Amino acid sequence: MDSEILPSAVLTASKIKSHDGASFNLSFNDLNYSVGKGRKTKKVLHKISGSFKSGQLTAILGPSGAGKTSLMNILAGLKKSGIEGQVCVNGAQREFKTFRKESAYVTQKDHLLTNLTVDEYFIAAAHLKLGNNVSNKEKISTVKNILKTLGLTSSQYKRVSCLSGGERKRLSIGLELIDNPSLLFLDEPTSGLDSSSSLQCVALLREIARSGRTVVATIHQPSSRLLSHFDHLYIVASGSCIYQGPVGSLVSYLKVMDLNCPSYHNPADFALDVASGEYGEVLEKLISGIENGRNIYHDSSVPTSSASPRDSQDTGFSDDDEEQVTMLEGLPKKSKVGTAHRPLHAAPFHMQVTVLLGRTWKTIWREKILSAMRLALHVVVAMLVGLLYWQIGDDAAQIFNNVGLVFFNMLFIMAAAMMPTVLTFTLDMEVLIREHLNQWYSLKAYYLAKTLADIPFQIIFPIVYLVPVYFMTNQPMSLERFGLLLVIMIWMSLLGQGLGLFFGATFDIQAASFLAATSTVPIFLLSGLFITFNSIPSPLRWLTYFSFARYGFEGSMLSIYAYDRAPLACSDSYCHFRFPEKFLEQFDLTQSSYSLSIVGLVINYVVIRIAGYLALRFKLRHVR
Ligand SMILES: Nc1ncnc2c1ncn2[C@@H]1O[C@H](COP(=O)(O)OP(=O)(O)OP(=O)(O)O)[C@@H](O)[C@H]1O
Repeated sequence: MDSEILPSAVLTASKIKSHDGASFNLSFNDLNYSVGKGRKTKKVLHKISGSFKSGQLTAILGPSGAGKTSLMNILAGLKKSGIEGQVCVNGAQREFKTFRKESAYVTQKDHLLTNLTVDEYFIAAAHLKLGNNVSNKEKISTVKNILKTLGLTSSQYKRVSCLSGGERKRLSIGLELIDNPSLLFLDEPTSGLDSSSSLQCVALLREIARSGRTVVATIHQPSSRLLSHFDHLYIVASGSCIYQGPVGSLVSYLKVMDLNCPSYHNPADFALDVASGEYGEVLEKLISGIENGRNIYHDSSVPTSSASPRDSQDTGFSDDDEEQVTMLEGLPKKSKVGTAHRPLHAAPFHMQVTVLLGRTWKTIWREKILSAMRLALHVVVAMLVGLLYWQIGDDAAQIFNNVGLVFFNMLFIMAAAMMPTVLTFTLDMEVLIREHLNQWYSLKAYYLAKTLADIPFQIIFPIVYLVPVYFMTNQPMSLERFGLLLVIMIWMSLLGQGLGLFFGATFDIQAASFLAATSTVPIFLLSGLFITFNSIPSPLRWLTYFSFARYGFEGSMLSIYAYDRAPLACSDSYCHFRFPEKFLEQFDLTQSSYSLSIVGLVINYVVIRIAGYLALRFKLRHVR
């Protein structure tokens, strides 16, 4: 048999066509990877080695749980702990920061903002990923080229929600091509796609590889036609490598190992069956045959598909694909500035915030149903409350009902701001993870943009609610008092949104909704309505300083009843609390100060915002 097993290093060092002079040949030696601690430690990868060349499309194949994703995440630099062994670029130890700047990761699920159009997405990504060093004209031309290359020109004005699965996948890939990464990692790029879209996607990846990039994808049960588009195949079984080499040499290698792939059988399926142990205890033999990835098998009687970047292997694709190849030349060129000296994020901080703010506003504006529902909710509840508490505000006989109203206002405004944020942030979180991992922007810029984008809504909704309620319930007709109460409502709304973001960032959607709804109840218990400050046992009084509801309640009560308000009318024969000052005494509020209430609310807001930021930072680190 005319075949040979080459040490990985030989091929790593071999001459390959570079893209803009910067090719990244990736190799890894004796990689061990363990998860868990102590007795629960599980070894996922066992001294595995391998070599992936630039200019080639590599498939990592293996049964479920074999360690494909773990291996790819380690190679992509997303996992850093529990790893032993070496990952090298062009034969030298990988320099982490440079590597991250040069690589892009396309996640399995296409988490995208569905309300943006394709071109809006690309333009925002171009601003974020190319920064100020590239002119707007160049950015537009880059985007046009990528759109054309990916066959998305006809869909450029479509919203992401209207794209097919294949188009979404191409969009996800295209967005990462904007800053011209040298390495592209894809987690199961064909999952969820039909066979034709899968073929198109893999053909595109191959052409991307041909333009001088290192492209590595994990793949699940590929058809033989799909597999033929890959140049290099790396098969993992139980955390070890059982085959590495050209796709076409797989059958020959298995034959050498006394495993005959039946005629007309998909070699990938056969290899997966072997890897799953369906052909007996052959894994040890296969692992040592390929030296756990140290070697690359090559049957020289089988032509390789990677001989030339333009080789015309029969891919079963139409002439359109040939055009794809040509258009790939239009992909952005590398910046003359060395990668090592480039900042992690191409765009300056203010530009990141501006672009993210614009993008967030667009998506909120287009969430017409959610925005309309939120508006309608405030109007409907305001009308209901106005009718229920009709004209009671100046009646001392109804004064306790009016306090109930003051309390309800706070509760409603806070919950109405919190719950939509809890629910919508789960999707936002996935988008954030994907984009942040690919260094589109810093977390600080994202968080600031997110905070700023919501502020108009946290002002408008309290106004929409409070104006009718205030007049219908006949609160004191003073613009000053109305203003003071409105400011408290706005702060409650901002706090609600901050809490929603904290819970959404920290927990999954079920836990976040449950905890958001229940954990705020004790905070309201300490508001001062259910138990006054002086009645709380002294060792527990400090708890009220952490209750923003206390500051909200105090501020609201002072807005309505303090500052020498005239005695109230009395619709009964006797009203005990005609004098507002006396009523404030009942709630231990005579010594309270409106300004201190605002300070308390602001401090709570800042603490919650910082907690939300830290929770997000922790989560992003945890994802890696
Ligand atoms: N963080 C973790 N904690 C516990 N176990 C883990 C962790 N990460 C990976 N594993 C385990 O390591 C093994 C390999 O996981 P990995 O996701 O890499 O497999 P895979 O080949 O990509 O599987 P699939 O094709 O099903 O996605 C699995 O048994 C998995 O349960």
